[in-house]
Amino acid sequence: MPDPELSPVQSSLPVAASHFGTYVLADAAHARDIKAATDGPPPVVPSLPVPPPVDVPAAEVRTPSAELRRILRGPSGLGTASLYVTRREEPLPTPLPTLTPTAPPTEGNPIPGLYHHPVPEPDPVRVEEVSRRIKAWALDEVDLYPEDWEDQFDGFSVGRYMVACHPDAPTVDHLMLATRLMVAENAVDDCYCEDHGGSPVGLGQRLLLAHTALDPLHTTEEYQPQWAESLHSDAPRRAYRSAMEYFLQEASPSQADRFRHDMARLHMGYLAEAAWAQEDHVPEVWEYLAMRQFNNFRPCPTITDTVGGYELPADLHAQPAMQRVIALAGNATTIVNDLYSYTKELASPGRHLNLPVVIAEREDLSDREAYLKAVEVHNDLMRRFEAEAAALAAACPVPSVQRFLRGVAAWVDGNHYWHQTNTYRYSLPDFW
Ligand SMILES: CC(C)=CCC/C(C)=C(\C)COP(=O)(O)OP(=O)(O)O
Ligand SMILES: [Mg+2]
Repeated sequence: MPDPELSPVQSSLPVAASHFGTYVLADAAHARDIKAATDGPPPVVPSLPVPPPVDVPAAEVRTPSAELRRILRGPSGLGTASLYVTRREEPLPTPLPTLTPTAPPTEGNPIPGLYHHPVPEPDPVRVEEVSRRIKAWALDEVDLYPEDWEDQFDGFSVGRYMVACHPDAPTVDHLMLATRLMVAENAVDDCYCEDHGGSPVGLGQRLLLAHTALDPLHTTEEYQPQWAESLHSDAPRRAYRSAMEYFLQEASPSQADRFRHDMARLHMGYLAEAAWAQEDHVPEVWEYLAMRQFNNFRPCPTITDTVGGYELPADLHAQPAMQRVIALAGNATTIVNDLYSYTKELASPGRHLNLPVVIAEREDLSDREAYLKAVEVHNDLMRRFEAEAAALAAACPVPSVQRFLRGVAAWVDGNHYWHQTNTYRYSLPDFW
């Protein structure tokens, strides 16, 4: 059994979850096949310390339903044995290597009082290679940005982001799947919704047509070519189309469909945000949180299995307990963005909604009080995420479930790391 004391701390799912997760991540590390050119120190594999106390009411920690137990057993009865042949191989336990991060620490301070887990510095060899490849893709394959946006592209540090969020990716090719999608998603947000020519006006049609780069149009011979041509007509669509094409080479049909569903959720969230912006309307806090559950990082952690080179089966992904864990994780990661991007958004033209701004307005609090309350909302979401993930991990000892939960937790931690250290993009308010 691997010794959790020996490996770097990254997250804190409680012990039941951690042991299963440690086994399967160790297997991934063992099985990885990194090309010689990108070989460096092995990827950092999260281990798990003893968890902090969790204050979620016991009634909210769910137990597996009869339906979940049925799915875990799998199909049974005459003639079903052959069904198992098509299952993807599940990760098996092997010893966990001891890893030593070699990159120098980066700058940036965490928000005081924000509940988070520090991560080891992402492998600098991988960061460099992903950064090199993503720039080549952006420039040579999808013609993503004009020359004068180069500083912003570099300042986004997407290579560091994705290496931090996917410590169990077996190869740089796998990391590139996530990196291209992350860049494409941000291109759509910047160019359609926000500060690079975006506007709420006409957003619905732009998003819908871009969505067909992920979820293709099936139409008649007459109209098909015009649609195919449209996918090359602007940078967001070129980026979505190409990133999805790569993703489909690795993802199973149900992983691809999961991703499309999450992207449809995201686009719906953009539309609600745009509708409020158009009317300069400040929603109730709960309404804002509902919008932000859709305008959310969710499509990023939910590809953790594809990026890790394994599959969480669709019927386990669809379980209500798993859906709740995913939603809580997505919400915590997205409120992290609201907190770290607060000063950037205050400085942008017009009123940009984020959780502190909405709390201040709707609950008649000072900017500082509202910000500190938003930190508490984040912390509550994080603790709920961890409690529910731990309960699910304990209830569902299936390697792919354990590994997926660990992958989501690693994404949450890596996302915090990136926001904290991206001082090109974000700075903290002076509230302490
Ligand atoms: C990568 C991805 C799926 C992003 C979707 C939604 C999104 C852009 C965020 C959750 C980030 O929020 P925001 O638009 O506020 O980003 P910045 O604060 O401008 O970094
Ligand atoms: Mg923001």
